[in-house]
Formats: sequence, structure tokens, C-alpha cells
Amino acid sequence: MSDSLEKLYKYVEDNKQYMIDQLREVVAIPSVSAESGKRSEVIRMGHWLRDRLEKLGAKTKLAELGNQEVDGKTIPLPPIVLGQYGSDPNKKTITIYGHYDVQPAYKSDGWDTEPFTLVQAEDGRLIGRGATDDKGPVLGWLLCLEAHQKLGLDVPVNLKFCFEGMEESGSDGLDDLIVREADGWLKGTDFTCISDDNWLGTERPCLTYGLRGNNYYHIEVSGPSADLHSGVFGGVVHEPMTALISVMSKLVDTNGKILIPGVYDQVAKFTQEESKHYEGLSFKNQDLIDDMKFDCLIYENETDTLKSCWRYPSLSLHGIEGAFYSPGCKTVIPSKVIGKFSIRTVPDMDIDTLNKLVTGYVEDEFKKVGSKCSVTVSCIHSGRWWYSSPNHPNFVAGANAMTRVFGIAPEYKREGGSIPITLTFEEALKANVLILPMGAANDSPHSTNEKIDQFNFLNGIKLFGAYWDEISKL
Ligand SMILES: C[C@H](N)C(=O)N[C@@H](Cc1c[nH]cn1)C(=O)O
Ligand SMILES: [Zn+2]
Ligand SMILES: [Zn+2]
Repeated sequence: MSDSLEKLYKYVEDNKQYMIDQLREVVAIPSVSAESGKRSEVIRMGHWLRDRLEKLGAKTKLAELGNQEVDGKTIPLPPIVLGQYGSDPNKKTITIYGHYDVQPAYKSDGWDTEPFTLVQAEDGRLIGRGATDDKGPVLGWLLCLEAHQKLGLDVPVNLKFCFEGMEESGSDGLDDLIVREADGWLKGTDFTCISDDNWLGTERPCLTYGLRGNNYYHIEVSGPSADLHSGVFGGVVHEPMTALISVMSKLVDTNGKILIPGVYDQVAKFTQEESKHYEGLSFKNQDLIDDMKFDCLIYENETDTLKSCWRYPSLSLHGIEGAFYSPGCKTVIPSKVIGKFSIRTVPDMDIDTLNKLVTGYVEDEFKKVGSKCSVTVSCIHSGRWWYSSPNHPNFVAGANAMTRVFGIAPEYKREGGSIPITLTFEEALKANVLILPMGAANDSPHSTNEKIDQFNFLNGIKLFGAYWDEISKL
């Protein structure tokens, strides 16, 4: 192992409590992009990162994106935090992307502890919203840079940072900014790296070479001008929610098959070559069952579960705005309801084609219901799928770095989730993107009791240093 990396590894071990306390500080900022009332916290988090980058001697810029209309209110979009450290023409340049917003979290959702107070559990879990998605990884890059500085080590690459605050809510404004900055702030990027992802299991590190996209839809069904008394109007009127539920029940069957005609026609055929990618993986169905503490898996064998998650589309129903969901027994007929669902997309699905299929189908199914209420279908946001080759030198550098830190070569996976901006980076910067996951499979991102293991967090920081070193040797 090189002398510099040995020093870095020792520094991380010697300073682990400091690094965990830094994670505590960022988890404590409830930067939830989906809740308009928390927008100032998202912005505070963006400023925290900008200040931190400046303290590390990076050049920074806050790219302001204007405003957003939410529930009739105009609120500012959080800025994209751009940073640049080093501009040595003899060094390779890596653009690092991450997001500083998080999913909503309330103790009442079922968390065992306060979601925005980091808990350092005896078993090594660091529990808190954003610990793994994506504050741990974002902070990890900065702590790696700081470690180099404290140790007086040369940073062997030039670094550019691009941190957004709207990833969990559609990445508003980011596509345009990357295209705009491709010849500006992000110019000269040789490689891009994203760590906003998790391993396939809990023991073996992995690299990710594919992501699903996501199209998010609303079906709005409107009826009378105000909610109605079900004793007076029940059986007398066409109810908006009855029509909506009828249509929503026709989108997907209970085994996950999408019922919208034409959707599967766009999906790339499964090849013999591809089948090799499913061999020898550490994944077990039982891991998911243990994670969920419940067995509701559709498929009996591992390959079918992974294929369904990685290379086929899925449609999930998320909720109904305007529906009564509190405890107790309110007897109202809601006057307007909005059904929410999303479709995870895969190669070779096309967003516009999918939107046409969805809209046409929902409108046809609504007609069949024969309701006098009205319906509007809209695609609220869409993010593209991404599929790459794990043989690119950027991936080889990532694999070598993982082998150096963990003593075992990584496995290769695709991801059922989405990082909508990945393909834009690849296209606009004309540079390969590596997804270098930090957290373990059972971290519960987006769920209750989200955590990152101390092992993954600290070794992730070492991994970032080893990756810079590997890139510098290309
Ligand atoms: C994989 C990544 N950590 C993630 O959780 N991405 C989100 C992004 C998203 C997509 N649509 C809305 N948000 C996800 O996959 O849900
Ligand atoms: Zn994320
Ligand atoms: Zn997320």
C-alpha cells in the first residue's frame, strides 16, 4: 500500500469520533426538499456545504435556480453548490455529484429515535435521516479532502463538486445547469463519480453500472365545489374517489405486472450475455425478508427478484391527496382527489412514449367508469434510466480502490432506484460516470431508522482517497 494511503487510513481510524460528530451536525439539519415548510433548512444545508468547501480552500459558487410554486405558494429552489479544488493541468479532474436534501421523516412514522438526531448505536449503526442517503457520502468526500490537508498529503486529482438540494423531489433545474456549466464550471471533467447508492449486500462492496429512471404521475379527479355529507349525497352523486380508485386499480396487478398496454414492448430483450451478470452474486432473497422483517416477495428465486428490480419496469401506487387518512371515522365525500403513482423505467423505454401510453390508458379507463367527474393526468417529473459498461477505466479505478480498502474485489450490480441526473452528466460532460456506493444494502434509505454503519462510513472515506489515487495513475 502507498505511504500516503496508509497515513490516510490511520488518520480516519484515529479521528473516527470527529467524523461521526460531523455527520451528526449535518443530519441535524432537516433538509427535506418535499416539504415546503422546510425549504429554509434545505437552503441552510446548502450554505453549510458551501462554507465547508470554502474552509477547505475550494473555490465555490452557489447556482441559484429561482422559485417553485408549491400548493399555491412561491418558494425558492435550493441552490446548487459548486466547488472546485485544484486546477493542475497535469492531474486528472473528477466531478463529484451528491445531494444534500433528504426524504421526510417523523418519529411518528415508526422511527425508534428522533430522525434528525444522529444516534450512535452499540452495534456500529449511525442512525438518522440522510445518514446513508446522501449526507454520509457527501460529507465523506469533504472529510477525505480535509484528511489530506491535515496530513499534508498531495491531493492527486483536481476536484469539482456539484451538490444539489432537490434530488428527492425531481432535481428541478439541475439538467439545465449541468448543460450550461459543461463549458464553464464543469469544463475539463475527465471522470464523474457518484456515491449516492448502496451495496447489494452487507458484506461485499459493489459498483453500480445501471439505474432505473422514474416517471411520476398525478391523476386528478374533480367533482363538486366542496366536500359533501355522505348521508345526504352518498348514492346520489358520482364520487371522485370511487372513480379514482377504480382507475388506479387498473394500473398494476398484485404481482407487480403493469397493466398499461404497450409498456413492456419498449423493454430491451433479455440476452444470454446479460444472464451471466446474475451469476455468483452475494444477494439472497432472505436478505430482503430480514430487512423488511416480513416476507412479501413476489419471486421465489434470487435471479427473478433482481431482474425484476434491475431490468424491468415497475409501477408503484404512492397515495391519494385529498383522501381522509386520519384516525377516526370522518364521513365526508372528498370533492377532489389526486392519485399518485410512479413508473420506474429501464432500457430502452422512452419517456414521451411512456407518457402517451399512460395518459391514453388512464383517460380510456376513466371513460369506462362512466363518472360525471372530470380527470386530468400529468407527468410531474421524469428522470431517465442509465446503463453503463463496468469495463471503463473509471470503473477499473473504483474496483481497484475497493479491493485495496476492503481486501476483496467488488461485485457488480444495477440499481432499482434512480439518480435522475446521471445520464445528463455523461452526455453533457462527455465523461464516464462511476457509481461508487458507500452504504450497505440494509441501510433503509427513505424508510424509518435509516442508518449507515460506522464501518461503511469510515471505510467509505478511505475508499474515496484510494479512488483518487487510482484515477491519478490512469
Ligand atoms: C438511488 C438514490 N439514492 C435515490 O434514492 N433516488 C431517488 C430519487 C428519486 C426518483 N424519483 C424521485 N426521487 C429514488 O430512487 O427514489
Ligand atoms: Zn440519494
Ligand atoms: Zn433518496
